[in-house]
Amino acid sequence: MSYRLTVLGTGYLGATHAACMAALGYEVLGLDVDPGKVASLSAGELPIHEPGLEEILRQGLASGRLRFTTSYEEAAEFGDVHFICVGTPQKKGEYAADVSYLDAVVESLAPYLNRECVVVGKSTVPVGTAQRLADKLARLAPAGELVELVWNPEFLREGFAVRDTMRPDRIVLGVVSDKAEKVMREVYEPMLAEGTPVIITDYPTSELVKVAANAFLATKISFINAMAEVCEAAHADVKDLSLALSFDERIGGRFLNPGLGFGGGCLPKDIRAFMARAGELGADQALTFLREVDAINMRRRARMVDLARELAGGSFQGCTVAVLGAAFKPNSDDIRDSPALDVAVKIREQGGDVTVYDPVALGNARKAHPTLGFGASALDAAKGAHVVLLLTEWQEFIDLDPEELGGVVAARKIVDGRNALDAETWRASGWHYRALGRP
Ligand SMILES: NC(=O)c1ccc[n+]([C@@H]2O[C@H](COP(=O)([O-])OP(=O)(O)OC[C@H]3O[C@@H](n4cnc5c(N)ncnc54)[C@H](O)[C@@H]3O)[C@@H](O)[C@H]2O)c1
Ligand SMILES: O=c1ccn([C@@H]2O[C@H](COP(=O)(O)OP(=O)(O)O[C@H]3O[C@H](CO)[C@@H](O)[C@H](O)[C@H]3O)[C@@H](O)[C@H]2O)c(=O)[nH]1
Repeated sequence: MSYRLTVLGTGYLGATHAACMAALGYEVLGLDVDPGKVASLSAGELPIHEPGLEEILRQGLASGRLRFTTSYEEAAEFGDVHFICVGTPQKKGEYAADVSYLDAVVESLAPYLNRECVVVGKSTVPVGTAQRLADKLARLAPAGELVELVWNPEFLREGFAVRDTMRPDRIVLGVVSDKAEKVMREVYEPMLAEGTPVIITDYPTSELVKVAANAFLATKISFINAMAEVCEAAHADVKDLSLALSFDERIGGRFLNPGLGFGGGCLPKDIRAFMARAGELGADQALTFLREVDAINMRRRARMVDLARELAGGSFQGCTVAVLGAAFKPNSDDIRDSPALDVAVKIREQGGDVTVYDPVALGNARKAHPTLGFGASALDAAKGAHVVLLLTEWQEFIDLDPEELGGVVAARKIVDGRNALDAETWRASGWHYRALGRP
């Protein structure tokens, strides 16, 4: 059977999911409470930067299979399967996740659900949320038990979102009935046909898989960054150390890149929400190590500021600093909890004259931090700089010519915050090259 799908919340996750599902041949209606977002998506203009997504958005619109709306009534009438993709940000001043957007979706959608359908939660949530929302759905939906909730966490990475959605490495389904499982297996049939592993489990396990995965990834990054701290103290080289570790297949080289650490709209807030939830459940001791993971991560940002100040001669007063990178990682315009911008702001606060450049995140950065300076290109941002900081490893920064950059700066001093450059090449061009965790 071909189901009609809705995607509720069309941000980084939802816009990707909607366009990819339309690309698989489904009729899809995306819904967002932000009318500007709906207008822009309807016009084929992606409000975010995500490689390959705008093309499939446009193909979906042209095929007539993909539309966008702000109307929950229309969504309820249209959909057989409703995917919830709204945000679960960190609460202000707390570690816990704000799940109020999920409640708002259920409260807006449920009163119109008067026939059989499946509601699928994809947002990252504290364990226990799915059962609570299922109870709420049962209370509010006129169709009652004909409406079923499934929990289906999402593991896509920004920058690879289309690929990860079309070819996920696993599909996790928290279900309470065979009927809902059957519907989900049919919806994901194109992926399952390619051999994607599927894990059928209960709500709490499915919710936990997601935060456990992010906790593991964050821990791996902080592990190598803890090694970087020790390398700094011992005059050893964390890049060589990481490479040597990577050949042990039990360890592997992925997520073992030392540097400025993790940011973004997921890893930082997810480990904090996980700790908060474990605390509520009386299992806080189990996750105390995540406090250290978080602390190691934040220390990398402080260390970067210290290293930059050292190169600036001990003070940022009267010092011009070029910051290359604003996005939390390359191939994204997402600046949520961006380590690069965090460092830029701290240096500005300490009196530095900071100019930031990023290939796609400048608009977002300027909006969030109007007091920072912004350049039109890497060379423009570096004009007259006493120190250059590479904080997001965009390919165009890795490809920079040390001679050309050297021609515009006031001093050839660079800190490679992502261990992305070839130290020898830069030193050969007369640059004072420093990197986190390396001599
Ligand atoms: N961004 C990722 O790479 C990613 C990957 C996996 C999981 N997740 C999880 O997915 C969820 C969404 O993340 P995101 O990065 O897409 O967030 P986002 O902020 O980019 O998008 C959320 C969208 O929901 C909309 N919205 C808010 N309230 C709404 C409502 N009541 N009804 C309809 N729409 C509403 C917002 O306007 C926004 O467009 C989070 O729980 C996140 O942890 C994100
Ligand atoms: O070896 C590494 C790998 C990553 N990072 C940093 O870690 C952060 C997160 O990177 P990544 O995980 O690639 O980005 P996200 O798009 O936030 O994806 C994560 O968060 C998503 C939302 O939950 C999950 O779906 C993904 O599986 C999970 O990888 C970025 O700041 C990276 O610069 C490092 O410092 N070193």
